Amino acid sequence: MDVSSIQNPSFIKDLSNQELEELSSEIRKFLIETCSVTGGHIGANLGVVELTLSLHKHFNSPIDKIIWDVGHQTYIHKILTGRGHEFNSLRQYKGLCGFPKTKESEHDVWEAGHSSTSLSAAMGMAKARDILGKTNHVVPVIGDGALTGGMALEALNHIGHDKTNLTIILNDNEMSIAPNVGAMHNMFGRIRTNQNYNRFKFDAETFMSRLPGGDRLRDSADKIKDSLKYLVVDGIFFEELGIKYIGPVDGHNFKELDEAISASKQINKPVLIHVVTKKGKGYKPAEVDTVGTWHGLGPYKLETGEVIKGDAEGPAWSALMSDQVLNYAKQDKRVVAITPAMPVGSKLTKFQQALPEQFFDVGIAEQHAVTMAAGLATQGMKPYVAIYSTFMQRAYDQLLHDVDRQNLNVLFGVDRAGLVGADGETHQGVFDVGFLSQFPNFTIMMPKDGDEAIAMVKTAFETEHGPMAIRYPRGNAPMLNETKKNEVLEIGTWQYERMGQHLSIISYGPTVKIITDVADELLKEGINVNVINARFIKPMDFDMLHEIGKDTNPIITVEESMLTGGLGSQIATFIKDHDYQNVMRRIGINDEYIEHGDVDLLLEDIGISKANIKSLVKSLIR
Ligand SMILES: Cc1ncc(C[n+]2csc(CCOP(=O)(O)OP(=O)(O)O)c2C)c(N)n1
Ligand SMILES: CC(=O)[C@@H](O)[C@H](O)COP(=O)(O)O
Ligand SMILES: [Mg+2]
Repeated sequence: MDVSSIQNPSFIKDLSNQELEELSSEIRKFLIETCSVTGGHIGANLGVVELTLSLHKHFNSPIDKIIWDVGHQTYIHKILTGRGHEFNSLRQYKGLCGFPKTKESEHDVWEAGHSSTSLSAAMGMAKARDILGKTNHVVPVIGDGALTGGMALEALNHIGHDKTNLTIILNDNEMSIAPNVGAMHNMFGRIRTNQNYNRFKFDAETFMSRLPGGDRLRDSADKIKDSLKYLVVDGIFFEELGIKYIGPVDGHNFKELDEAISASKQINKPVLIHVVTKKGKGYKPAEVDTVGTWHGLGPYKLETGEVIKGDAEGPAWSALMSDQVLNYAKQDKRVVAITPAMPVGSKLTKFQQALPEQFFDVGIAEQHAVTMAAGLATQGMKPYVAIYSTFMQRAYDQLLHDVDRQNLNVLFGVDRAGLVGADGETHQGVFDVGFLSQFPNFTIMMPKDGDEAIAMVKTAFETEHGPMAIRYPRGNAPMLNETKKNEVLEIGTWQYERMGQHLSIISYGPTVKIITDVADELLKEGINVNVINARFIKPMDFDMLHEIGKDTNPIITVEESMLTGGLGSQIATFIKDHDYQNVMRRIGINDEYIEHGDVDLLLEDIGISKANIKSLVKSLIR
């Protein structure tokens, strides 16, 4: 079967389990091939082929609502709902999104990208169903990693109490991106190894549910089951919360999935089906990955699974930052590193191995990570929280209420700052400048290159300056050798990269290099501009701002961030507040979300291109 020609999932309902197995193989082959060219979250998808087919067999999407947590594992769902023919554009500019998108299909009933939202969304949809007198099923599919997120636990607490009819699918592959962590993860391990008890429990429930007038028998079975669970397993969390537990079920076995889903449909209460799957199933390099490389990656060689490396020079920004912090941690045990489930992306595995006592992977728990860091700081520790800009959004109040308000010495490595590319809208790191700038005590920096990043880490560890954020982008750090790595930077000072007299262009981070290139090209045409590296986004360099305010020449600001609340807006406010007369133009992201695609193309769309900046300069000085 040509899986890219599938129009909708209705045909699955008539397939035998053997036919479903054949279809699974074809889908896997298709995914492994297409993702070898486009890249993507291949590991997670290979693990849910049978599960996705079973869900579409037993439920009537989109009337029944299948809600995918995170949404990175929806490739099979996309194929079954008529999008297979678009897979060569997966995660590319103007192509198919790597996450659910309501505008792509009516079957994508919930958009995500950030984790642990599915249960709350499901509760909302189920309540709407009940209030409106509808009868559809609501089926959130949540991974064992996503279940470590606070939101998911808040929702479970509500669902169990409210007894709302939901079919929760727990996809337990023992992996978050890296191996999963936490006490719940350990509990699932115990449940998995107590297969006999669970098999008995599942069979008994299915059996009882099929008996006519079996209420009394069911009650007795519940009692036997309840006493057994304390004998065999040390407490079944979900049942105690009021959520019926079915499992564990082999998530690659259609018969077991059939039985479990059918049984769940007999129960008019919240049910959780614990499905055990293998991440990367069916592709050897992904199956044997114990690190998390195959969770999501770029193109790879199909035959060997060898990852195709880009031609970028310099160390990965994340590695450069984590290694610097590790150097300090080796000399000072007060330096500790915290990651909310991103040791792989934030390149902290070296730190984890070198100093396990000073390293904390707290699971997908950004709020906890930030407040835990605040707690550490109150005791004189020097916590470093490596956190993606986009996921930092989850911890807005903790940053404000716990860290900033108490002016605590916590260093944040704000990873993936700026546009991230293929992950798109849900993951662009473009809001942190706006919200962190509002916090009175925060210092926000962004290095233009790797050397400046090293000096910034030094500045953070060698000054006691309250909360600090060093932003750095996805990708590799150029080492321009223009900053002394041993320098402690003076807080709130900017630097002239080029001196001119016609106009000032102010930027921060690697965008500074684009501006200096523009300035060099303009110089050949006799146009002489200031280029200012605003390496401290906050506090700004007020002396320099007065200088350029007084010279009255036009000012252009360029930033890979939202314009609202961005540096440009703050400079404009400063100029206005001081009655300076400079004409100002701001380049950055207007009031919109930026979709997925190649970063250079996206930058061009928002006006961060040499050509656009050059023509703006010319239009302002002529
Ligand atoms: C709030 C938030 N923090 C971190 C992430 C990054 N992230 C994406 S998928 C993932 C692991 C999810 O594990 P799990 O739910 O078990 O899904 P699996 O990939 O194992 O199928 C993480 C940490 C995220 N998407 N959202
Ligand atoms: C789905 C998700 O949130 C992560 O898997 C994310 O895609 C990781 O991004 P990086 O590839 O930038 O680490
Ligand atoms: Mg998982």
